[in-house]
Amino acid sequence: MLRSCTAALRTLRALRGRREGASPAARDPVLARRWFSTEKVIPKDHALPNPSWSKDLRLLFDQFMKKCEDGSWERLPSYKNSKLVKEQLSQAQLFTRGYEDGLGFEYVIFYNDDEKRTVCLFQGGPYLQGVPGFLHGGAIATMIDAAVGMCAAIPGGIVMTANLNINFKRPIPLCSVVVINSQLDKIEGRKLFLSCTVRSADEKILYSEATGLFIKLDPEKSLI
Ligand SMILES: CCCCCCCC/C=C\CCCCCCCC(=O)SCCNC(=O)CCNC(=O)[C@H](O)C(C)(C)COP(=O)(O)OP(=O)(O)OC[C@H]1O[C@@H](n2cnc3c(N)ncnc32)[C@H](O)[C@@H]1OP(=O)(O)O
Repeated sequence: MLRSCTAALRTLRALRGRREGASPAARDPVLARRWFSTEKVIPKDHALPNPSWSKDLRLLFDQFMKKCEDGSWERLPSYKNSKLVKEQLSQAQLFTRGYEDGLGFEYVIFYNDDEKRTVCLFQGGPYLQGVPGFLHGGAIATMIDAAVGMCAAIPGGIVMTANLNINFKRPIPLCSVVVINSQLDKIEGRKLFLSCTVRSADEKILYSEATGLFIKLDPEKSLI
């Protein structure tokens, strides 16, 4: 845990150092190639291990990758930009993927279609602090929303959160690994009812419980 926090803070210091001086593209040859080249850029899948991942997160990731071998579970890839956004919004980024590796939300979601449930492995970094040493409740809510939302979006298509009810039972230590188990309980027309638990990696501590209502968007209705 301490090591992953240290790695994240090292990234932070490196970024601070780079902030002064030349433009981002001038400082970063990879970025420059993307900006000035016409070649197709393959987006980075963020739901894969990076050096900021702790041993606990890697261990759980490997366990779930094993479960994927017989096809019962599938790892869901995750990108910063949604393919759904229009060209003029291409700078828009998914909230949970807007941080450098290790500083914010590090997570991967696995989906089991037979059981209509997801498991999200989540490590919250130093930028998500609330009470010193612990995750901010809003960051926990964000991660629950994203994990439960994904569990709704796979069967439901384009959904939005209408209601999210969370009981925060124990504080989550910063940079620790938690497991968010979400399941689809019921579908009524356009309404999808889901529930989830947030537990420690060893499953001994129940940190939070939540229920959510997601609504499948009506193509006939405007959002605004
Ligand atoms: C974002 C675009 C989607 C991209 C998807 C990409 C693919 C997947 C990728 C990634 C997966 C997920 C990762 C992201 C997860 C994060 C999701 C968010 O953060 S969403 C932002 C926060 N939420 C809002 O801002 C909603 C604001 N609310 C609304 O816009 C509307 O209220 C909406 C769309 C939710 C429903 O509006 P209506 O007009 O379509 O539907 P009506 O007729 O009002 O309700 C339908 C039924 O639901 C009940 N209902 C609606 N809201 C309710 C509520 N709060 N409590 C109880 N029932 C409610 C109603 O009573 C009605 O029930 P009866 O059919 O009559 O039985």
